[in-house]
Amino acid sequence: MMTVKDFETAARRRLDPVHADFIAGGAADEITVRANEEAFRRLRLLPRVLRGSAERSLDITVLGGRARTPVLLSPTAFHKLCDGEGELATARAAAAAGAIMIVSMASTVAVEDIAEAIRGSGEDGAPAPLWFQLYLQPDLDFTRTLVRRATDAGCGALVVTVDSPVRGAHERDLRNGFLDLPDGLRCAHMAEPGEGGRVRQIAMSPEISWQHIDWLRGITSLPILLKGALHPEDALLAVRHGVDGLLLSNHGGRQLDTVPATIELLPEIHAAVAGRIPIVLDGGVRRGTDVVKALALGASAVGIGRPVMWALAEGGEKGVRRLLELLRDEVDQALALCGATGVRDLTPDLVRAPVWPDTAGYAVRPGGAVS
Ligand SMILES: Cc1cc2nc3c(=O)[nH]c(=O)nc-3n(C[C@H](O)[C@H](O)[C@H](O)COP(=O)(O)O)c2cc1C
Ligand SMILES: CC(C)CC(=O)C(=O)O
Repeated sequence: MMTVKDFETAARRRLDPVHADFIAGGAADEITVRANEEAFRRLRLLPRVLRGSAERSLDITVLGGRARTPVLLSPTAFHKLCDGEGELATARAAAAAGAIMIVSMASTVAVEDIAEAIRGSGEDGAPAPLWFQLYLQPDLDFTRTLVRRATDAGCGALVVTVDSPVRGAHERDLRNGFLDLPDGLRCAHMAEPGEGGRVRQIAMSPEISWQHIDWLRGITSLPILLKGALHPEDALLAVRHGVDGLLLSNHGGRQLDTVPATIELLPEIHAAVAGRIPIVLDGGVRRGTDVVKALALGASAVGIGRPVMWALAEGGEKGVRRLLELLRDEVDQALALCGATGVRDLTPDLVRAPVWPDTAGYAVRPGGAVS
């Protein structure tokens, strides 16, 4: 396994085709799924020379959480579709790499068990943090219980997904009849206590509003990241509502189709929040050069979704370890070739964007977004 693409190909061979489609698929025509990767490919890096160093630091600190790599694991549901150990295998691999893992609310292993699996496993006795992703549920008592569980398990932040007032149109799943988890698998956080207890559906609720964010702000002292706000006005509102960070994400193209690629939005969102809160970006990150482009344009870290599922399907914990290692190597090499001593040296002038709408030519002005 030399590249993320290798994992994608290998996973397709191993997975039930219905599950492979669930992972790879997006909403409707999957225009945004493709746009995420294409937008990274369109950007060009313009390196500096004669100012690098023998060792480069990939360490980051974001929202008080320290990590040994700027690549974190975005929340993805149902890891047991890919590997019998599910999220336990993923978490062990993330901890070994010093990568932040965001546990999905739709995880097939409970956050307490995930936290237990990596306790004391980091090099310095402390693995990189776990964060917990939340779909705010109209049943606020239930939501409060989930927040308490994540907090008690030691999660370092809450990632609130706000791009899902209703579910995206996953047409591959509809055609395949993939509407439920296979027998024996369940969303661990949605199950009532006790064997054979009721398992709730995750409610996608159009009535969730900024008032719910205020409510959440009032019941937790954990940092809150908003995942899925794309409009600069919403980024500003997030700051005003006391949100601590943004996960700039279009859900990997799985919610509203035809929204822009996240990397295209980054400069605008970065300008809007003006350094007041950190921005993590996900969507289409497949190469170390993608990571470097996002960091140069203002992200504090980047997330990967599908690649983790593919690596888990290909080789379980070992597969995810290898994935994180190869991305680390690619980032390190790109840093060296950009003349950077670490991620802190990455600045917008290292990125060139195509001149819109003439995508054949490349601007010689620094750092601009596609405008
Ligand atoms: C199979 C799958 C399951 C996902 N599950 C969740 C989830 O439970 N919660 C959530 O906020 N986002 C979820 N996402 C979106 C990811 O967090 C992330 O935004 C997206 O996958 C990033 O794009 P990438 O797959 O191109 O890296 C899921 C994505 C995939 C592919
Ligand atoms: C269980 C789903 C809501 C997980 C999800 O967010 C997704 O499949 O994109």
